[in-house]
Amino acid sequence: MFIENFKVESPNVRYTETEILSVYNYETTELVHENRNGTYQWIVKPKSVKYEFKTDTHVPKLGVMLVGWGGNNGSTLTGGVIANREGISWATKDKIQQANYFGSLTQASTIRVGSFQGEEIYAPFKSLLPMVNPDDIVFGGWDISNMNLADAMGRAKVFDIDLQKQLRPYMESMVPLPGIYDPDFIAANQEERANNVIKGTKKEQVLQIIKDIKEFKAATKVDRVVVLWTANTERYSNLVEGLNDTSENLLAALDRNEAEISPSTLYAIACVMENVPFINGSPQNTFVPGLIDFAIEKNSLIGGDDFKSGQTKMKSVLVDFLVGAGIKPTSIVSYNHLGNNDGMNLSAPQTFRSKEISKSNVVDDMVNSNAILFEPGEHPDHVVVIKYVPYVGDSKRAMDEYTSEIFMGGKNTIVLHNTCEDSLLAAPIILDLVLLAELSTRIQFKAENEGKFHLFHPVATILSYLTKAPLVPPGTPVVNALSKQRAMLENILRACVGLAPENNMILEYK
Ligand SMILES: NC(=O)c1ccc[n+]([C@@H]2O[C@H](COP(=O)([O-])OP(=O)(O)OC[C@H]3O[C@@H](n4cnc5c(N)ncnc54)[C@H](O)[C@@H]3O)[C@@H](O)[C@H]2O)c1
Ligand SMILES: O=P([O-])([O-])O[C@@H]1[C@@H](O)[C@H](O)[C@@H](O)[C@H](O)[C@@H]1O
Repeated sequence: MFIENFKVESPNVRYTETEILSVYNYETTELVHENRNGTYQWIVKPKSVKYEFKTDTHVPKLGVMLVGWGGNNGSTLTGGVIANREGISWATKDKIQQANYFGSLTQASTIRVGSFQGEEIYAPFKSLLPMVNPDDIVFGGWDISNMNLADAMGRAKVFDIDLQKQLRPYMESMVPLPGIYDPDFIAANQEERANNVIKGTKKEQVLQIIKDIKEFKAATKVDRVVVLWTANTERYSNLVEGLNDTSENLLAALDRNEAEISPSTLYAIACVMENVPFINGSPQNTFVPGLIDFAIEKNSLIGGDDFKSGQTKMKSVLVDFLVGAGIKPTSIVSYNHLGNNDGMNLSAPQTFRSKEISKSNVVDDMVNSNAILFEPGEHPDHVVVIKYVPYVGDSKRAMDEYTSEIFMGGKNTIVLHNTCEDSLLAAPIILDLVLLAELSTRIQFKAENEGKFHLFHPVATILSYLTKAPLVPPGTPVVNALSKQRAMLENILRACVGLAPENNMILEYK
């Protein structure tokens, strides 16, 4: 059964006019490796740590500034939100289609809240805590192409024509602000669209981005702004000691107009200076060590990298299933072709390399979790291929082959074919990223041994379900298994309203 919302009644939860306060016993373990009677033993000690959560329930008017606003993802998300807000429906060759937010975890998935009279009860994921209604988001942003959003939507060729016709009046007045363009970081084939760029030194470009954010906030009267990069994939920045290894060196390098500071890092510097959350939806290493250092110093949220939207999302499910079932993946070949501008930009070796890295590392945590299957350092063969085929446009065709070893030397080969409009997968992911990033800035918590409440660590691992290569604080484990990432996110939000983690035991019926 489905319920629209619920309220928790517990001695551990208090709702005030402005906050939800909860007390939560975090059940974890402590391990020791001790010499017991001459033999070293691993001892696992269950441990309970009392936490207190405090969530500000005032939902702000949210402004989202997209870097790459005029791209396929940016125009698709903007149009999709307008269509939902205005209740637009349109004719397709099959039926009259209603706008929806399918593919968004926060808007279209549910959580189990318990059983009632023998029936499982589910509620919307977004009913856990007060979140921004995506219909209310005010969009803005930058693009190195000056095309207005209505024409950009036409260029993207993602939406049905009847929908595009209805959206055009809302979008033709939306024109991206000039962006920071550096041809050294993206494919040369992008040059022809770069007619809307910020001139000047890198420092002057950063100051312009800061000015843009301030002016957007004043003009739209939003309470909060989140900036998200959905611009082209850049090549990796070289990590240079003395240039981008610390925040001090990075800012000094900025003053020196150092060439090796990428546009994405410049936008990120501007956001950290303004204490505006910055999320990287692409695979490049925007967050060089100096930028991470700077964000931590300023306690300014950064998150990424690379939306986990299709082929990789499937991989983080399938490999988790195989390894979790004691089956040994030995060869993973992921091929896809697509014909949108993203694909054209990725046809350059240096930008493809950024994507190859993020699409390849996604199995590491699962492989490393099972030493019964894998020897130390042993990994499946893993190949990623991306080809640019203009004719197919945004309709990415992904083909995967997974070969595994099974019982008694047997072999199993799974082949997948996945065709989808890449932007229709990515747009709801972008929505969840900005909604959850905003929500996370309204949550404070403290453990029993901490004196005062604090925010989450500025490196937002809470967003990892939505990214191929989750950015984590130094020394923190990277989790890619999709089920674990979703459970982590749901259970943290459940803790904020004093609900135990969903453990799926359903002992009542055992
Ligand atoms: N399923 C998906 O679509 C998906 C999944 C994961 C990651 N991504 C990443 O998202 C990004 C966007 O994908 P897309 O399909 O919208 O690509 P796109 O090429 O259609 O859009 C990118 C936009 O960014 C603009 N741009 C490039 N450099 C810029 C800069 N420095 N400043 C401002 N604007 C700039 C371009 O003009 C373009 O309009 C890509 O990096 C892609 O790899 C996409
Ligand atoms: O998210 P996913 O489907 O694994 O990966 C996708 C790639 O297959 C595609 O080639 C690329 O253009 C997209 O940006 C996205 O990264």
